[in-house]
Amino acid sequence: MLVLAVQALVGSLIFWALWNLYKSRSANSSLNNIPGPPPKSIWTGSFGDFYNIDGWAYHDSIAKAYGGVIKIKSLIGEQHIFEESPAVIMSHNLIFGQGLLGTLVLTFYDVSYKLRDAIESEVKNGPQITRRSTLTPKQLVPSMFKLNMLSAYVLLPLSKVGSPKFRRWMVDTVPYKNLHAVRDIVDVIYNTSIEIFEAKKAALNNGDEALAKQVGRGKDIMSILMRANMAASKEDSLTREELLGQMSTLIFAAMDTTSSALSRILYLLSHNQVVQDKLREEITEAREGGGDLSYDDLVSLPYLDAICRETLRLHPPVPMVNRTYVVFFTLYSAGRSHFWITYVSTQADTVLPLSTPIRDVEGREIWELAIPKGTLVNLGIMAANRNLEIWGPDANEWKPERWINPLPDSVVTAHLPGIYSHLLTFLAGGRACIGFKFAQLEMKAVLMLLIESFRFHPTEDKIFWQMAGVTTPVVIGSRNKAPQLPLLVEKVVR
Ligand code: HEM
Repeated sequence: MLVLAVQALVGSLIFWALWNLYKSRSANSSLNNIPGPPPKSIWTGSFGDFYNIDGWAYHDSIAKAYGGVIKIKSLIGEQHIFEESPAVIMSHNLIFGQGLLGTLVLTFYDVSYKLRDAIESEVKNGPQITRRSTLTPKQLVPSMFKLNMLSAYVLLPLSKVGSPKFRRWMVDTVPYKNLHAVRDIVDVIYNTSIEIFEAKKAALNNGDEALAKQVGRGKDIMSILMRANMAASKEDSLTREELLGQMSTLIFAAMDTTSSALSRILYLLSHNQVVQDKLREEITEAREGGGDLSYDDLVSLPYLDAICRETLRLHPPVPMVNRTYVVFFTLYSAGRSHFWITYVSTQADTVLPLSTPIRDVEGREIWELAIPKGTLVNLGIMAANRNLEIWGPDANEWKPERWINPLPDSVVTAHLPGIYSHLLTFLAGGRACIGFKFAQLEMKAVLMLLIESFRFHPTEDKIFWQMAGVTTPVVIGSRNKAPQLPLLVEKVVR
């Protein structure tokens, strides 16, 4: 009897606390007047639809129905803002300048030749289906995406508990598959960073000749960073752990994103043989004289460029991001601090100017959006890239040709603040992607060699693209749930 009474009391207290949280989140907010889809549930709002690996149609429908700024009801009455027309423009410095890229292209060729030769040996006796994991995104971002809710509501407070060793023990002990998947991938990234770091350090200590034999020939970003670090004064230099942190960040930011973009391009080319032929023709003609194309010649192949731009427009590998204020916290340490999770919300009441006015639920025009402290702001990269008013009625179609012809005035005058091609694919502002030139060059070098040598066809597998932080392909109905993109590869005979 007593047990029942205690259970009833605890249950009522929890309900009361949640109800009060719900009421405080819903009451008197400047966001109440912002239009948005009706929540499916009082407790979970539209969370399940919004953060869904199959959220494509939902995102498309809310963008069509509510336009540029949308209020999303989330967990326990929480209100998010989903923006597809960011208004803030900030300065941005590129770290991968033209000079460095000119040298990096040689590294990309080295690696692309290895990939080409490996595929060539697989298809020398006839067409073969390839499922190379080198081209398909890895699992880190999809696994982290599945942790999103847990990270914000449960892991955040736990991250402050005990020593790093204790937290690692906790992560190992909790019987949660997705958490372990993230742990394992982070371990791989961290261990890879150590391997690269030690190899570079040894080469730097052994002089130029040893360095020249390394991947990147001593001109890669890590060698440059480490050399600058050795020359810096003690107080300005980074510690070993900080350098390893930089490496892990670069591997994390560069890997899934670029392979997602490359996978998507190969997928689209396999379904569009006419486009694939035209691209092959352009590449073959450019390579007629033999030898590798210089950086300048490679980046100015117009059709290759148009295909990359159009794919990055219509299918940005990162379809949306959370912005404004980020709290980083360490969940556990492999070494020191290499597994962080971000929780994002506005730090103070903010007024956001809008590039295009919206109408509130009463039909009044709004030019400025008052966002209360603590609001989670999602930026709809894909929705902005597909805006019908900017890109025209065919905005949702894949048309590389649109980049060959002059862009319409509506694109140029939209003044979207993106750092790349009037698009938000690599975001805008001070925290935009630092590797966007690097990514494009890598994609172009790989595509040039692969399309020149092979013809890609779709297989009978049905591909589903997961909307998971970074978009990843999986095979519908396959027992293998890992990202994969099977393609039928045939050697091009000249
Ligand atoms: C097609 C490939 C890529 C896409 C679509 C992409 C997209 C993005 C986006 C949307 C962000 C902003 C994320 C956020 O703030 O939440 C970002 C940040 C970043 N990206 Fe990329 N990225 C790509 C490739 C790369 C590559 C190749 C590198 C490194 C070589 C890189 C390094 C970074 C870094 C370091 C940041 C964090 C910048 C900061 O917060 O200051 N990215 N990227």
